[in-house]
Amino acid sequence: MDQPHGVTTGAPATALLEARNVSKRFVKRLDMAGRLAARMGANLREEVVHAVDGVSLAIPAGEVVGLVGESGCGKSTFGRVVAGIHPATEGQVFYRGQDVGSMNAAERAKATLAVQMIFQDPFASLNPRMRVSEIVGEAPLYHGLVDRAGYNDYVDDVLNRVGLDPTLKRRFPHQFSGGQRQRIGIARALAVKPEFLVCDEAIAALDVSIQAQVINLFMDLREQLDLTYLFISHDLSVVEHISDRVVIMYLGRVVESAPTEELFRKPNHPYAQALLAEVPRIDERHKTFVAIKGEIPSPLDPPKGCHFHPRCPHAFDRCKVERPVLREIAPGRHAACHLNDQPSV
Ligand SMILES: Nc1ncnc2c1ncn2[C@@H]1O[C@H](COP(=O)(O)OP(=O)(O)OP(=O)(O)O)[C@@H](O)[C@H]1O
Repeated sequence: MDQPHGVTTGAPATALLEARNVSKRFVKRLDMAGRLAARMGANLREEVVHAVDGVSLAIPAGEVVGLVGESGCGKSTFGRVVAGIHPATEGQVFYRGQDVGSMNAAERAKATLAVQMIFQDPFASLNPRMRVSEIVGEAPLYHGLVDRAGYNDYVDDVLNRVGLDPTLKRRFPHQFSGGQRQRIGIARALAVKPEFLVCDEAIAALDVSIQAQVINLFMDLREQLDLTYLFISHDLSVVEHISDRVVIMYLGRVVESAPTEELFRKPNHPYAQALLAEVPRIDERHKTFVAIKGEIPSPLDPPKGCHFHPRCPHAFDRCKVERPVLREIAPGRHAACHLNDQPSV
């Protein structure tokens, strides 16, 4: 396994969920025609996508961590690894201090239920042939959280909690609006009594007016059920509004992690500065990323040294060859930038 790429952001000792030096690579295998062509001498090889590269992050119970970065930087992949959907290629995920990889089957089943994921497109993630009552009640019934006798009341309770009328539970997903479908997705996740929700662009597909309602629902549920969140979003105003801490990723790596207020006031990493400085302030309701100079390099062949150096206005020789490790730059703040070692900074 690689050496850790800097300290863990957050407080591992009290973490509900901790990723330790997690990497995820996808191998793009050659199809039949590619394999044949390669055998006949064509210069074709399997390609490796470095989606997540040595991320360490500890999230204590009750915290809301916003995870941001441009498209393709590995946010969803990281979320899927911590939610147990993708296995990590390297590194470990700890749940309540226990390595999920070394848990026995019963412990792992418990940890898997405790960490649930909410997806961007509720329609795609809901089985169109199942009624809402089955979508919500199937998993708790299977896992013994409720018996047949209590099933109906259980489903009604969960639907009430997310603001859906239980009398509609015999309907199918297509009979609901987008916002209602996302509430069904949230109900399905809540039905197995999770402690941790990974929300992956969970409001991005909704109308702006509905987004506010769903964000309020997430925050109410946090209070009522003591939930902890990893909130992946492109929308910086939402992240600023709901997160206690923001983690910024660039090409598979964490470049900065800081309490929200401090980060938005004074971002440290040049990538964070570029991302936040150009946030349009006119429409405060909907800040989103604007293009940063230069192309995002390919995760198939990321640049050496600091991944951001080809786009960084401050890059110097060291940045081209040496990976900056993530280290504490102030209490509770971490950044991975060689500039922080320069005397002038
Ligand atoms: N199953 C997969 N197989 C191959 N490559 C993948 C797979 N899933 C993700 N990737 C690649 O991994 C990289 C990171 O993707 P990921 O979806 O995690 O990024 P993201 O930051 O969530 O982007 P977005 O905001 O667009 O969803 C991308 O280059 C993507 O193409």
